[in-house]
Amino acid sequence: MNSGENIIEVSGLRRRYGPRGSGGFEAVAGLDFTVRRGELFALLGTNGAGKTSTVELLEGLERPTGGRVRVLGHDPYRERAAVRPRIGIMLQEGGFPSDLTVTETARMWAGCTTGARPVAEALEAVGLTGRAGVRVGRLSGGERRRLDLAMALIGRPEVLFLDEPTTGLDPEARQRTWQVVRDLRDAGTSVVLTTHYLEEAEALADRLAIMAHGRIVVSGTPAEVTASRPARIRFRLPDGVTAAQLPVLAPEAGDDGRVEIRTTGLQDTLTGLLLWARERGVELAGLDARSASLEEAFLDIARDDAHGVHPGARPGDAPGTAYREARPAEPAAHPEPQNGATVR
Ligand SMILES: Nc1ncnc2c1ncn2[C@@H]1O[C@H](COP(=O)(O)OP(=O)(O)OP(=O)(O)O)[C@@H](O)[C@H]1O
Repeated sequence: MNSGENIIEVSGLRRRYGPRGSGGFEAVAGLDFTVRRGELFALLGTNGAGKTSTVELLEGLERPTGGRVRVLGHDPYRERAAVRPRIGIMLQEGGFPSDLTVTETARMWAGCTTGARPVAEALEAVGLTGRAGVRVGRLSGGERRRLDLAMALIGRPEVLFLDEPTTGLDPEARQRTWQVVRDLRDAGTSVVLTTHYLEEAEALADRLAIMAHGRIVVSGTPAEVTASRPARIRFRLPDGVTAAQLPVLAPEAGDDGRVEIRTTGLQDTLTGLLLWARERGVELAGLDARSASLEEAFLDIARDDAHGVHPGARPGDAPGTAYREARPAEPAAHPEPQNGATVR
């Protein structure tokens, strides 16, 4: 369910640690995004990109040093009393007392919450019914994560913040958590998720943003974000053909004769190659063509970031440009996306 109503609005958001001026450090350096009702928005980025700092601003735990954030129409820092009862927060470490049982913890938490779900329902949702009488200190790491989630959703939040919710979970528990999150989203809860698991973002996110150095580098639906990155075509050069003779820009073949072409116009580049091969009567052995995965898009951005390259568009790049795989000292080649993704 996604009603189109903006539940979170962020513009020019900044968070600086330390003193103003050159001595401080700007962890959030001017963000703009919105999250709609019933939408799951994932914030991705390498360690230190600024995800947690951003989420803390949305949760009202910190005051922005610049820009504006509204959650459910309120300033979450100044109007915390209005916002807090309507949001659920799952931090990286829940920190519940270890000597209380799961049920006691849930009862205590429900007692501080207006309109709380029944404790049994919250525990059932995360698969902890069978562990209800166990002390928190005796839970496994994954079970504690599930308790954290149960406590975040017990107040029937309109907005749920999930900070790496499936870290330490086994595959079955992860799938269960994903289903809980999907069900909440489908019932109209807006979810802001930070995760290092790209398959998690791909499986859950309606829209996502990849951050680097406090800025959003690319945002859009998972499909838009992956389509904003070059696709790859791989094959072995036919005997007697050099890479320079191909109808598209291609790097030198490796020792095994394999070439890899990167292109933002997969269909056109592939069509050109196939027509060329047919006209010449040669086979492109081992031909494999695929769009970038979210992981490749992420790694591409992280690589550019590590080399200090601004990952935005390079003026003059045309759609369909085929890129060489190795791009040593040269600035990164990312053309304007031909889809809804926003690349900055
Ligand atoms: N209280 C603080 N004082 C000074 N610097 C801080 C503080 N909190 C965070 N930082 C710095 O701000 C940057 C962003 O940190 P943040 O925790 O927001 O990143 P993140 O994307 O959530 O990283 P991770 O994926 O590792 O959790 C980091 O360089 C971090 O060292």
